[in-house]
Amino acid sequence: METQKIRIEDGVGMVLCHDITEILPGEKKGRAFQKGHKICEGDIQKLRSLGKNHIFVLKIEEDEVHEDDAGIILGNVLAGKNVEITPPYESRVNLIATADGLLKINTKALYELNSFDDVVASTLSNYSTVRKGEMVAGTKVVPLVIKKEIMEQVKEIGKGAGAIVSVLPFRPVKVGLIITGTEVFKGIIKDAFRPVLTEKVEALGGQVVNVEYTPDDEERIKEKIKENVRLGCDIILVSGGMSVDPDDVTPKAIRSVAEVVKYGSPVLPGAMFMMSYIGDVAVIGIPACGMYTKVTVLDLIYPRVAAGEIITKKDIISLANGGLCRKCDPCRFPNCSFGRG
Ligand SMILES: Nc1nc2c(c(=O)[nH]1)N[C@H]1C(S)=C(S)[C@@H](COP(=O)(O)OP(=O)(O)OC[C@H]3O[C@@H](n4cnc5c(N)ncnc54)[C@H](O)[C@@H]3O)O[C@H]1N2
Ligand code: MOO
Repeated sequence: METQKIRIEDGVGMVLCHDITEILPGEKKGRAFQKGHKICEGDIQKLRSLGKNHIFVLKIEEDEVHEDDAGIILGNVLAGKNVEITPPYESRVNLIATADGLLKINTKALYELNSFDDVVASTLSNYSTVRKGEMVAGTKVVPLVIKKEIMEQVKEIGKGAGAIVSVLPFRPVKVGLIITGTEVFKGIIKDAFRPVLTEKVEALGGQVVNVEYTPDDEERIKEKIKENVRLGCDIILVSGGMSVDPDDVTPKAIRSVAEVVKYGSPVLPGAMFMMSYIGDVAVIGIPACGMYTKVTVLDLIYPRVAAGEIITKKDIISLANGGLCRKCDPCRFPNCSFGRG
């Protein structure tokens, strides 16, 4: 990169290394050309009208890339499914979701890109729920020009990683609810779980197709889980009876028919949560906090299941960092640190 003073007519294709100000007395004083601007044929007349005969430019060498071109390369490397890029401004390119869904970040590749001194790529938290039109990531380079070789390495990382920033649309899942609790079953208390769970399912485009009530009876809970599988449910949510009282038989019932990924989650609230599968049907045991607390571990895991992710034990363990709810009043989730480790 070399700085030169040149005549403006020789400047086409070169990069301004200072702002050029336009002053119209009584009307405006502002920037007509910005530092970093690549001069095109059409700019020459305007520069003349501003009284410029010479300008300082950066000559882009053969082995260098202009910041805006580098921004576009970065944007394309980062953008995966359901993500589009904006035009560059001062090399900054934004990634915009083109669908509602779950933001999926290849964090390993993201950190690799950021390990180049002159490269910046930043995203919303992995597994955030995002809306169509929302900015999910931004990227830029630090200098006005950057070595081609670095951008080649950036492209290589992209090739190896596949998608780095993607949005997985929520599936139109069929959900079965099993509300356990003898006191609820007998009508001694009114069910408060069904409306809460139905709202969470419908908010992400799913549908509650079956609701069953059972007493705290292992055998009956087990039968209802199997029935929901037969009905073709993608997800079965089983509420209540998840703790340590003698009547809390839900974990045993789930364990008798499903493959348990993890009982107990490092999320507060949500400690007594259970994640399990019968084939590819997710069977999720939800402790009573899922009903009386605005957000719990369910709000971190359910969107991922709805987007088609298979939850592993490692996924649950990883929730520990950020798994503690601050219990703000009013609740600010998802605009807080809960689940954003
Ligand atoms: N000794 C211990 N006790 C508790 C522990 C513990 O570790 N040691 N953990 C606590 C945590 S954390 C949670 S969360 C709850 C888990 O509760 P359960 O899932 O076992 O819930 P239940 O015992 O069935 O019910 C608790 C409470 O909520 C009412 N309930 C349940 N379902 C409904 C419904 N569908 N509609 C309305 N109300 C419902 C139920 O009647 C009870 O009053 O355990 C802590 N205890
Ligand atoms: O599971 Mo309780 O599951 O932390 O409030």
